[in-house]
Amino acid sequence: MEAMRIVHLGLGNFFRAHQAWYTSVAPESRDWPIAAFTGRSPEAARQLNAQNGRYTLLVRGPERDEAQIIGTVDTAYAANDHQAWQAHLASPRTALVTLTVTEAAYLRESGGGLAESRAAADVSAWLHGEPVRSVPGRLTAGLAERRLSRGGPIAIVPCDNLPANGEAVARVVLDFASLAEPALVPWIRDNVSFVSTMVDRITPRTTAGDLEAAASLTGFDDAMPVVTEPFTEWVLDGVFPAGRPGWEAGGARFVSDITAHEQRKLLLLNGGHSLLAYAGSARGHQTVADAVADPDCLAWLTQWWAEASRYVPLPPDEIMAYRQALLVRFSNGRIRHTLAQIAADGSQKIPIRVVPVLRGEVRAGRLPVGAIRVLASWIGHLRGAGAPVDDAGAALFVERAGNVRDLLALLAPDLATNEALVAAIEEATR
Ligand SMILES: NC(=O)c1ccc[n+]([C@@H]2O[C@H](COP(=O)([O-])OP(=O)(O)OC[C@H]3O[C@@H](n4cnc5c(N)ncnc54)[C@H](O)[C@@H]3O)[C@@H](O)[C@H]2O)c1
Ligand SMILES: O=P(O)(O)OC[C@@H](O)[C@@H](O)[C@H](O)[C@H](O)CO
Repeated sequence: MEAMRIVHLGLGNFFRAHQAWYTSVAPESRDWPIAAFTGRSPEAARQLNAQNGRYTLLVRGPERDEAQIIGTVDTAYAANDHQAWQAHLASPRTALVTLTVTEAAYLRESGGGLAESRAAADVSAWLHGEPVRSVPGRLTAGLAERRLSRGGPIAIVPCDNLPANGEAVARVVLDFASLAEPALVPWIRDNVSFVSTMVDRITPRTTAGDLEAAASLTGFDDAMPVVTEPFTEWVLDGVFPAGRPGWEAGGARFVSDITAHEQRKLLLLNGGHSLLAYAGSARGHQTVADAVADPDCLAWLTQWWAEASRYVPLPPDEIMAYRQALLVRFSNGRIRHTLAQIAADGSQKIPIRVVPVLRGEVRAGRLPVGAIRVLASWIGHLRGAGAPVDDAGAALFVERAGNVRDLLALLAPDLATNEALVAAIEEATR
């Protein structure tokens, strides 16, 4: 097995449009081959290896597509290739691990403790000498192997839409290790750098039409092209003890405080997306571009942005410029970003995209109409309106969706006793 410099977990579209692209434009990118593991199904690994790791990135502007062939993934592996995972994590050549495994893979309290119960089952698998499957379990197993082989320090770089995602992954890995192999904990503390990142590049699912568009531009009959928007952003906070590619060449920024970047993106972009996913799909819209073309949805988005902007610690003119640019990105009708895709896993997204604004406003003595509408639209979705519920962590929320107070007691117990808020959300669900 050839040595790699980067290991990725979660071989999906976003990784291929974002981290793999940044690596492809870095100087000496050939020195940074990637071993990419799927999160679950082996299919993406099989398809990508059949193309020697090469795939088409279709950068879709409002008027035309530009095709780039990306070749930074050296080898792809199926999720259950535990042996390859362990070998790559142990190798001293491996300098960093990137992750795109969805929000659900990190959160410990996920409306019923989904991630937590998965990790608990995994601790038991570990103690019985069986292969682990959860993200914390796989990372811990790889790090244990690295310690044994004296592979040296390493960076873990989560690229999912969570605030302080470096801290989130550190927490779940250290929790897992403290139950499965306590002797590993001090080694992790001394040798693993958990980098926090803000990632941004709207990357929808690929359609059959995209396959044709890619082939007609390149002549390469690609079974798995990725479509993405021209805009891209990556902000990172943390150290890379074993080095990293020069991602700055693609515009990545390295900062010492990521909070403002995260809040700007999570509340304005992702929070705006969630509003459109629930409120827009309930009005019969299919995509983000369709929803923002609806004057009512646009007015709701503007209202949400006005409230959410209070929690973005940046100068007002910068926030306004970001909002205007977002509207242009959302209106790109050639990107078919479906509301159903964004609506998925709301139980993991609403607590980080919407609840902080709701809570801040209520504490300031206000009843925020925009944030209330996002929450009410999600409740409507749980009751059956718009996009279907696709959320493994939502069972308890669906059960309680008929009663706003009960649902709030699960989502944000501190807010459930606020009579005026409960009444306003109830009213907004009608
Ligand atoms: N698509 C975007 O526009 C975008 C932009 C910014 C960030 N992201 C982040 O990237 C994530 C993936 O998005 P995508 O568009 O690549 O989706 P995708 O469906 O193409 O890929 C998702 C990947 O995550 C893996 N995965 C899912 N749940 C997992 C779990 N519990 N454990 C391990 N692996 C798991 C899947 O197997 C797959 O490899 C998002 O959830 C989000 O956090 C996406
Ligand atoms: O990818 P998710 O599931 O976390 O959320 C859906 C969208 O809000 C998200 O993918 C955005 O498109 C993305 O964060 C843009 O950078």
